[in-house]
Amino acid sequence: MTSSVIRVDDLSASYQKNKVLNDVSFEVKEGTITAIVGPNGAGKSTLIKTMLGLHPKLTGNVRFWGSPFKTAKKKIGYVPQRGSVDWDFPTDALDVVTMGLYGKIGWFRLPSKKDKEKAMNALKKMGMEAYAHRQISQLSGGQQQRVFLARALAQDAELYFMDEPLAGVDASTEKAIMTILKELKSNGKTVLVVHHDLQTVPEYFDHVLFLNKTVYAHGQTEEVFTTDNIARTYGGDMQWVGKGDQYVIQSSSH
Ligand SMILES: Nc1ncnc2c1ncn2[C@@H]1O[C@H](COP(=O)(O)OP(=O)(O)OP(=O)(O)O)[C@@H](O)[C@H]1O
Repeated sequence: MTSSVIRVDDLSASYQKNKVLNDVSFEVKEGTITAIVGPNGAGKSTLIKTMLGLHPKLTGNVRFWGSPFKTAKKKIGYVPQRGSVDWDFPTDALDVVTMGLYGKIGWFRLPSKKDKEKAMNALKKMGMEAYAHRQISQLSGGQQQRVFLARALAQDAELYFMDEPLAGVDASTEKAIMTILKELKSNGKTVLVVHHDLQTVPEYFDHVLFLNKTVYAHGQTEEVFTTDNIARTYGGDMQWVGKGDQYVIQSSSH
C-alpha cells in the first residue's frame, strides 16, 4: 500500500478579514502527480503557501510524512509563481540554483565545488547550461522558469510544490518541464502543481484537486475530472464538451 505523504485537515486561512481557504482537507499519496485547479482567486497559491508555513493558518493541521513542516522541510522543494519573485535581484542563474541548496549546505558554509557541480548538472538537465552566468533579469520568462525548475531539482527533494510552472512558457519549455515532472514521478517522488490549462490535465496528471476556497473534488483524474466537478468548481462558467475525438473547455457564457 502506498503511504500518505501529505495530510491536510480542516485548513483555513485569510488575508485580514477575508477568508480565502475554508476547511480544506485532503491526502496525497506517494509517487503521484496532482494538478491543483480552480478559478482565479480560488486560493491555490495561498493553499501552497499556508502548507509550507509561508502564510499563517487560521485553523487546521498539515502533516508531511506524519510530521510538521519544520521537521520535513529538507525533503520538500518549492517552485513559486514566477511573478512573485524579484528578478532584478543581481545574481546569475547558477547562483539561483546553488542558493536552493542552502537548506542542505547551511547558511554559514560557502557552496563547495560539489554543490556548484550539482547546481550545474540541474541547469544542464533543464537545457540552461549556456545561461549559467547570465543575470536572471536578462533571461526570458520561459528561461527563468527553467532555472527555477533546475533549482528545485538540485534540492533533490522527495516532494515538490510548483505554482504554475507552465504559465507563459512555449511548447518546447512545456515539454521539457513535463518530461522532468514525469521523471520525478517515475522515481517515486510526489509532485503537486497549480495548473491553469484544463485541457492538458488528463494527459499530464494522475490526480486532480478541485479547489475554490474549499475542496470540491479530489482523486484520480479518470474518476474526478468530470464536467460536473469542473462546473461546480468554476461556478458553472466552464463546460467540458466533446468535439470529435477531442475535448474542449468552453466558457458557457460565450
Ligand atoms: N497578499 C494578499 N493580500 C490580500 N489578499 C490576497 C493576497 N494574496 C492573495 N489574496 C487574495 O486571496 C484570494 C486567493 O488568492 P490566491 O493567489 O491564493 O488564488 P489563486 O487560486 O492562486 O489565483 P490565481 O489563479 O489567479 O493565481 C484572492 O481573492 C486574492 O485576491
